Amino acid sequence: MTKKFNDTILRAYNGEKTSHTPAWFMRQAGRSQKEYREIKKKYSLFEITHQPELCAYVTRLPVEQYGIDAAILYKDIMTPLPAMGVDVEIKSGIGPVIDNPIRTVQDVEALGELNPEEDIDYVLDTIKLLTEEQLSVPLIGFSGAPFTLASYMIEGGPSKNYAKTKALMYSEPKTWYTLMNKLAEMIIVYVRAQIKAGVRAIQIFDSWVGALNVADYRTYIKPTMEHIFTELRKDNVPLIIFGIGAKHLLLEWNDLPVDVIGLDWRTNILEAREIGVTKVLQGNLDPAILLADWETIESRTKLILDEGMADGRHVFNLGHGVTPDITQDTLGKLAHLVRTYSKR
Ligand SMILES: Cc1c2[nH]c(c1CCC(=O)O)Cc1[nH]c(c(CCC(=O)O)c1C)Cc1[nH]c(c(CCC(=O)O)c1C)Cc1[nH]c(c(C)c1CCC(=O)O)C2
Repeated sequence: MTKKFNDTILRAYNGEKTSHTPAWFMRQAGRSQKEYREIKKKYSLFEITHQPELCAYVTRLPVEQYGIDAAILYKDIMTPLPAMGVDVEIKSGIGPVIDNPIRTVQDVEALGELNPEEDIDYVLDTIKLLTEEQLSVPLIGFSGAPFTLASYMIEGGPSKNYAKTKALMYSEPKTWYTLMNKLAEMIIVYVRAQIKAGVRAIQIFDSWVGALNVADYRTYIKPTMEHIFTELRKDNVPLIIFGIGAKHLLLEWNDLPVDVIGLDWRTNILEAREIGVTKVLQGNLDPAILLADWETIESRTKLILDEGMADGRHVFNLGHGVTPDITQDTLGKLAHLVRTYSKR
């Protein structure tokens, strides 16, 4: 490694004071980058992730281009599912599509286990390449959470209302809990393997769990999340939870043994504090603002940084992923603004 290792984000995740507000952007590696679009002309997402050198390049690129404080491993929340027997394909502009969705208790029982060293050795090789040789910032690993993964596995693809998922949950609770437990065990093994290979923080994406009300979250989801995070806590890396439209669940998340809560753009930082959230916060510029004029981007970003600095425990991010129409120029300027404006 040539450059000095920048561990600012790890210190911020641990609640320590830092010399600037560290930043990364969800979906920073992807179609907003012209280099990535070129690679995508030849290879699918799964084909890229199966080639550690190429996958490491895609992961590294936004860090080098924008000067941000963390890399997030390029892969998808669907990556571990084929090993469990799920036939998943990622269709451009649609998202994950699954040919054999779960319909019955037998389908749940037939799900296999993940053996990381065999099934996703290419992911572990990419992590080692990045963390042992290439990166001078921490690499963030991740997994989808049980509800969000189950929603794809049951619906067979993206969904607006999660009707089939909820139907299974409400009408066949035993099957539901079997599915949650199987996914929880997979996630624990999967995340541990990523940590062992070298990632320094973990984000658990429960993107769609905001579709549940608080009572159902407590009944059908929270015990599984408690189990996952209690186990992962033993591995001593910062744990982040994130979801969309989940303001009503923030206090439930705050109860979990996590270090950081990721906010989408609907809830601002001081509001989250007023509700009673005590964890380090990550977020939360609406990615759509990055399509507006620079003055708007600048003023909205400063507002978020001011709130974060007033509170003291904040990592800058977007409120959801970078969309393909956001330019690399804008992301570079945003990273520079965050770093210079938050310098203390
Ligand atoms: C729900 C979810 C998925 N995947 C993910 C989530 C949770 C985060 C969220 O709420 O968005 C997580 C994810 N997916 C991807 C990453 C890589 C790391 C990063 O840069 O953030 C991460 C962290 C790569 C990807 N995953 C996907 C792409 C686009 C693939 C392409 O380039 O065509 C990337 C870069 C595909 C994907 N995969 C998924 C969707 C909804 C899509 C988008 C479909 C589309 O817009 O084409 C499922």
